[in-house]
Amino acid sequence: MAKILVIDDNLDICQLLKRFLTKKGHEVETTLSGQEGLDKVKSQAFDLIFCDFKLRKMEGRDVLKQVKSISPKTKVAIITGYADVKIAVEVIKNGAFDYVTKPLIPDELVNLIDRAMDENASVTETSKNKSKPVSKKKSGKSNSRFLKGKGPKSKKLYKEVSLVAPTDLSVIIYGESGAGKENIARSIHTESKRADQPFIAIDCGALSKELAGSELWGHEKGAFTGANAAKPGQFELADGGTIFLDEIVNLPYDVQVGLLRLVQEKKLRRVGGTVDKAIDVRIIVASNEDLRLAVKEGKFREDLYHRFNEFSLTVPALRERKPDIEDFAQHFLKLANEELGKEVEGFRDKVIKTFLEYSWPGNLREMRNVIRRAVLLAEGDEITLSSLPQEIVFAEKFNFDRTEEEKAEEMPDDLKLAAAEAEAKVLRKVLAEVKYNRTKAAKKLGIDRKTLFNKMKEYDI
Ligand SMILES: Nc1ncnc2c1ncn2[C@@H]1O[C@H](COP(=O)(O)OP(=O)(O)OP(=O)(O)O)[C@@H](O)[C@H]1O
Repeated sequence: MAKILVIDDNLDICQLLKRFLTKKGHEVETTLSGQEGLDKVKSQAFDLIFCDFKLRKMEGRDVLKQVKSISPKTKVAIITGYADVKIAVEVIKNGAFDYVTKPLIPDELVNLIDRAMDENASVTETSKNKSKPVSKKKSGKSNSRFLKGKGPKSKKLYKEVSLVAPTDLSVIIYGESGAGKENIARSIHTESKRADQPFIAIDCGALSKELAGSELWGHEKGAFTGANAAKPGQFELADGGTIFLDEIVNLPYDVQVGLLRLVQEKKLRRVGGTVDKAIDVRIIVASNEDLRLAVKEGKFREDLYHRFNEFSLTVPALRERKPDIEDFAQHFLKLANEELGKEVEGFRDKVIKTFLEYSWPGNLREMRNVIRRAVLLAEGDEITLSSLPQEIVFAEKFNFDRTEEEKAEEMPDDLKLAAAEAEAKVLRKVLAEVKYNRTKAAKKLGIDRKTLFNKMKEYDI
């Protein structure tokens, strides 16, 4: 059972979620306002918060930020509209556990809660098992959830991983949000001689300035108000193993000073402590911006940058791994079938073509979510374009990066083909506007339902 808070200024959504989640055995509180939600987080411990991105007085991104500083362990899932994928990517970068798109799908919510609770349990497990080696079997199983890819960029990436893994070098992993940086850090750990020791991942964006020191170095009893007992920090828990610091640029500047000391002297002192403790931890950091620029802009310490920059690698964006896109899609389809107990067999050709053309700003995470959702919505054996989000199907409309010349180059020379593409585009647009209600779409398009049906079949919509 999870303790869940729903923050949404739409009373219907609050009531609906409360009824549904309570029936599923969870303890649920709801509130219409971001501020009231934050007050609740200060007084109660929630496992998970569902928060609408577009609240009237306070945006979901601000609620997220504050929740992360009040209660870093509470997971936040942002509720967005379909076209808000860029926002979804941004909130994930800022520490959201995941996002769900409207209209909300019950199975998707249940699945998200299960994943959040699993993750909470496994974090506690990793910390608790500090003295016990992480079982090899466990690493093997989790690896089957990951695919390496066969394309040249993927091969280069894994070659770099196997080169650096056996060494004790610090590594900077660059890459866009959701590209798989944490997974690469884990691979480096599992291929290293530290594989039997803990791997601890920390999202630096989720650490508040006040709590970061105690979270990382631990504290002694009475170190500050509320420190009722001594507590080891994440570095102590990772002793002998690897620590992964995600979004390192977000680490508060004064915590960077403590980190430099730890890296130089291999010692740490708990907050409020009087003795130093020797620590042996390999550090892997990740960033989706160039750390040299962050140094120039004064956001990141230069000495720390040089310490970490013993080796760096870049996880390519999904759009740069075109030869692997179909394999990743099949892989996520298999995982989604397993998770949701479905038996969707494959994708219509046009779906793969659309995947190849789409820019995937949220990378592998976005693809995993898109396919999970499509599997949930699929009525037949195959995933069709109609179960994909609009921003993917209408990639062109949502693609603000391509120039007019680039778009013109892709225009067909054949007149019939051009007319067909234009027709398909209008059909998709109108269908999306009426949420795929065929009667309404036919009326809007000025054709009868049968013609619409035939055209949808013709264009694989
Ligand atoms: N090699 C892979 N094979 C299959 N799925 C993957 C792989 N790498 C990552 N994923 C999926 O993509 C999701 C995001 O991966 P990960 O957390 O490693 O990305 P990230 O770059 O660290 O993200 P962020 O920038 O948000 O921290 C994972 O939850 C996982 O489901």
